[in-house]
Amino acid sequence: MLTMKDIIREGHPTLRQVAKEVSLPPSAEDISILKKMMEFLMDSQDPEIAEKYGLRPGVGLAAPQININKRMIAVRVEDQRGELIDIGLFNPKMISHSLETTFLDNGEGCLSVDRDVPGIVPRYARIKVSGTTIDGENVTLKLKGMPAIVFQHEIDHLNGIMFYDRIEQPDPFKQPLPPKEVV
Ligand SMILES: O=CN(O)C[C@@H](CC1CCCC1)C(=O)N1NCCC[C@H]1C(=O)Nc1ccccn1
Ligand code: NI
Repeated sequence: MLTMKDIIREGHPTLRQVAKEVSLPPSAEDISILKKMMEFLMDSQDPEIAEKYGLRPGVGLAAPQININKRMIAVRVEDQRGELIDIGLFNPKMISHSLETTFLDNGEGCLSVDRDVPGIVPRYARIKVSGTTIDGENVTLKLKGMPAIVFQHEIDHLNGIMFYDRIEQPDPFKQPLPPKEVV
């Protein structure tokens, strides 16, 4: 099973690289890696297992965080209806997004960042993401709310972007402007 020692931390060069496309259909090895990433999220969200193995609870994980420079992400998070989104994707791609932006009131953290970095991290409020599932199925997901934020955080990792790169300086709490009303 993956544990925190498998997760690289800021300063490791892999976190700043652009990850490579996974060749499809996915190899048995790539499928195994993505399954382990999904299992990590499940384990990290189980209080007993997380406690036993010292896991920080995660709702998303990108392959570069376990030092694998491939375009693979895992997400396990509830949407606003309380529905669990539990998915692994090869080659996820944001194919469209709203003008409207949103952000987590308490800011964002990262399993690869062992410090608090306060500030507003602007994200698109609604996005469409395409990708290939573990079963080799091509899917397109329409996302909003927390799932949309998590997918954007993970896809950023595939492009070497950390959440704090998006915090406005010098005013970390400057509210992003609302899009101009289309008249
Ligand atoms: O790239 C992936 N990562 O770095 C793991 C991150 C991904 C999330 C950070 C913000 C959006 C995606 C992660 O899950 N965390 N970051 C560190 C603190 C714990 C945890 C977290 O935010 N948990 C959470 C948040 C809301 C509701 C429930 N749980
Ligand atoms: Ni992260």
